[in-house]
This record gives sequence, C-alpha cells and structure tokens, in this order.
Amino acid sequence: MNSSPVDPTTTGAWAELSRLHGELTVDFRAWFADDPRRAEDYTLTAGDLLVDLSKNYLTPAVRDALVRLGEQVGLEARRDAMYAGEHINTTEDRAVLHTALRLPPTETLAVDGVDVVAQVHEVLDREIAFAEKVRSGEWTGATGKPITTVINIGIGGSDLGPVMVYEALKPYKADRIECRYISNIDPTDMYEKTKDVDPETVLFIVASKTFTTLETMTNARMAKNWLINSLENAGAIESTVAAREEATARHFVAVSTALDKVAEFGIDPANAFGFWNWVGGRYSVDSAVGLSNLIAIGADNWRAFLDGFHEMDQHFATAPLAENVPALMGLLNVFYANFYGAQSHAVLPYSQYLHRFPAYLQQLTMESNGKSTRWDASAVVSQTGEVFWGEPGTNGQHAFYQLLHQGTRIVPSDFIGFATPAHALREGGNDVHALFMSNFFAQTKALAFGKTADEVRAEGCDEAIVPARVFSGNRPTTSILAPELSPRVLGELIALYEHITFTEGVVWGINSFDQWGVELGKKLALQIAPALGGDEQALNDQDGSTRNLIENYLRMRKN
Ligand SMILES: O=P(O)(O)OC[C@H]1O[C@](O)(CO)[C@@H](O)[C@@H]1O
Repeated sequence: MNSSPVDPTTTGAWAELSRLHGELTVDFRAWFADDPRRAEDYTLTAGDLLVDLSKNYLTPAVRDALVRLGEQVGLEARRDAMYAGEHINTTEDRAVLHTALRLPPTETLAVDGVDVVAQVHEVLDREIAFAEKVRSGEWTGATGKPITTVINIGIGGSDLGPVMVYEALKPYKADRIECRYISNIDPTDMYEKTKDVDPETVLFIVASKTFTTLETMTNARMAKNWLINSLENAGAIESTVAAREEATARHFVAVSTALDKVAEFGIDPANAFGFWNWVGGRYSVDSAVGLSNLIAIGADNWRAFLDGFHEMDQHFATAPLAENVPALMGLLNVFYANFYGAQSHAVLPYSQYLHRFPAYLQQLTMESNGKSTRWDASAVVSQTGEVFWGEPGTNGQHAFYQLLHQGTRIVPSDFIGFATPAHALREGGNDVHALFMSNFFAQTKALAFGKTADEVRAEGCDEAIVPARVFSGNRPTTSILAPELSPRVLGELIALYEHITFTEGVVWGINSFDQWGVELGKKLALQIAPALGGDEQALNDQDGSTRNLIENYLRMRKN
C-alpha cells in the first residue's frame, strides 16, 4: 500500500480535467436555466447533512472525471488500508486509525495483533465514569468542594478540537461546569484564565499526546505551582509534601499516549487517560483528548457525538465515489486548487457556536496537507494544500466577503447552516434565525449569479460607477445544511472534513498524518532561549537578523 503514489498528473482523468477546464465556460445562470434538475442532481446527503454541490464547477463530465481521478489514484484502496490499520503514516511507521475511536463496542479490529476497539472502549468507559463523578460533584478537590471549573492545558490538536467542541456544544453543557482552555506559552494566557478561578474547585486536564510539548509542559508546571501556592496561601492545605501530592492528585488529570511521562509529572496513573500513537493530534478530539467536552456535555451526548463520526465514516467507506460527499468535496478542492489556481478555501459557518470551527480546520487541513514531499519521499508533482480560513456569518459578510464577491481570486467557500437554532429569539415579531439564514441563502445566490451591468443600470445607477457595482457571479460555493447543531451533527461535520482532507492527500500522494514542518522552529526556539536570558555565546551564534532582533528586544524590555 505504501508503494509509490500514482502521479495524478499522468492519469487519464487529469488529462480529461485539463481538457474540461480549458473548454468549460462556467455560467451558473445558464446552467440552472437549462437544467431544472441541477439543484437536485447535485444535492447529496451524508448522515444528517444535506450537501448542495450545485453551485460548483460541476457538469456531468467534470463529475465523471473527478470520480475517475479518485479511482485512478487508488483513493478507495488507500481509504480501506487506513480503516484496516495498515501503516499508511510512512514517515512514522504508524497506522492511522482515528476511525477506530468511534467504532461501536460490538466491532473488533485487530491491528498489529491487538483488538483496538476493546482498548478504545476500556478507556472510554473509564473516562465516562470519571466525567460522571465530576459532573455529579462526587469528585472533589483537596478541600472537599466539588469541581466547577475545568481547565484543559494543551496545544494544537490537544486544544483546538476541545475548544471548538466546547463552544459548539454550549447548549448541551451542564450549567454548573465551566471549561477553559490554556494553550499559548504566552504567560498572559495562563494569567487571564486563572486570575478569577477558585483553586479549591478547579480541575486541570493536561492534554498532550507526547507529554513533551514545551508550551503544554511549561503551562502545566505553572498551573501546578499556582494551585499549590494558592491553596497554601489561603490556608486551605498544609505546606507539606503529602498535602501537595494529595492536592495534585485531586486537581490534575492527564490525557496522553505517554503514560510513563504522566507519572513522572506527578499525576496519579489512575487519573490518566491514554490513547495511541495511531491517533494523530489533529484527529484526536474524539479520543480522551475530548475529556473536557465529555465532562461538559455528559456521556449520552458524547456517545451521540461519536455516533455522528461513525455515521460519516461509514458513508465515506461505502458510498460510491459519485455520491460520496467527502470524496467529491475533496476532489473538487483539488480541481479548484490545481486547475483554477485557488489558493485558499473559506469555511463560513452560519452559527455563532461554530466560531472556532475554521481555526480547528486550519490545523486539520494545513498540518495534514501542507507538504512538498510524497509518501515515498519523492517530490510532489502539483501544487498541494489550501489555506483554510473563515469566520461565522454574518460577521464575515461585513469584513471579507467583498473579496469573495468582487476580488480577482477564486475562493471556493463552504457555507454551513442549521434549520433550527438552539435559541429561537424573535425581534419585532421577526424570527431572527430566519433572518440570519436568509443571509446564508442570499450570499450563496449572489456569489453564484452575480449582477450584470444591465441590472445595475436598470436600478438607475450613474454610468460612471456601473463597473464597480457589477458582480461577476460564477463563484463556487458548497452549501451544507443540517437540522440542528447537535452533538451527532457536529461529529458528522468533523469527520466530513477529516475525509475531505484525506481525499486531497491521496490525490497529491501526501502522507497527511505527519507534521515534520513544525519541528525546525521548535528546536530553534530552544537554541535561542538562552540568548534572551543573557547568554552571550548563544546570542553570537545567531544569524545577523536574529541577533539584531534579540538585541532590540532586550533593549526594549522593561523588566
Ligand atoms: O499533543 P502534543 O503532543 O502536546 O502535541 C501538540 C501539537 O503539536 C504538534 O505536534 C505540532 O504542532 C501537533 O501536531 C500537535 O497537535
């Protein structure tokens, strides 16, 4: 399975797409007028998601060619290899099995001789038991008070997923529990998140796959000092080693694949929740990394969340490519990136609760596919990766949509909306959610169909500014609609983008599961840190620009 990837540019499908790209005149007005069934024909479902692809550069011939591209690069075989636990993460010689995190307990999946489903459910059951104790108040801090604040300390995949899910599922969370997230090594993050916290009722979750990440371990040590000092200064615990150990055990738990390092940190192994090296950090929110979310929303909602992932996993595994939503969306992204020169992709959730979804997707997509090397170590043969970005509607409309509507670049955009809001407020007799969703539909309509010069003129516009008020239209969007933003639907959405990312990676021949590109900066930071502490040699070892910057930094610094 890890033999050289197919060079996509040599496939018949690529040649066909190239030909179609050259011939195709995208004209959504004409395409919809000529084909009354277009909307239906290109609207698919996956789980609870209705996905309207009709405002994309799809014709029957393009769709066929995209499907053939998937076939010719071996998308289905590689997907099956991933699901079966083959070591498709070549540079780390690992299986890639986030899909096993959501398999029902009735399934089995032997990987390297071990049933991973049994392992997953053993940890899940322990997590659920722990979360229920915290939620019920049975789990108390060192002074006997129930936990009211959960602070997750982690970064990257050990933070972005949990924050995003916490924000997205706030309507499902227990009232008496608040979760906070400390990720940045900027000490102000720690300061702001702890300054008003009662140390007697806080629980820290140290989440780190490796348990070596500089930011997380530094913040975890700071949190431990803060906790012990705060409790001692308040006279809440004795100033003894035993009291400190007891306080650490009551107020700290860990999530990691490196349980030996968790014990070294002083966290009771009984309060550590493991996962496995076959779960990539950015694919880990549905592992124990989501413990803060499980505590917030409870076991039933958490199971529904996992069911949503599984539903999408099954769709990706079984739907024919022509109806396979993640596969088609991934293949379309390749079409835009490689044939239309699209460099970025907007994700525009029409839900304030999804305000961290684009940030979460940035790590998922860009850490996965921002690569120049293929899985057999050869150089890539086409542009790879897309810059994912976005903000919730309607905020984005008043910020960057100008570029989407009238800019010179093509920015394929995914609109995500929900039929029923968590809070159906009204204003002046109006249903505000309906007003909100009217904007969703209006934007996708405007992007697709634009406004001609004649239409502008018909409004009596001064001829001199007609060109500035023309909208070209023909800007591609995908509309994703779901009944409501429930735990299950959120699981489906996350898995959808995981599989879109995978699909793109397979076409480009990329190992989407390593992240060597983040290593160099991490190492250099460790070499540079002594220079900021006054080490002359370390300063002199730097290049001219870095040395100059550090000298200026030291001059400006007040303390
Ligand atoms: O969970 P860990 O091991 O602390 O790693 C945090 C993050 O750091 C990275 O390794 C690199 O940024 C991410 O892939 C990962 O999600």
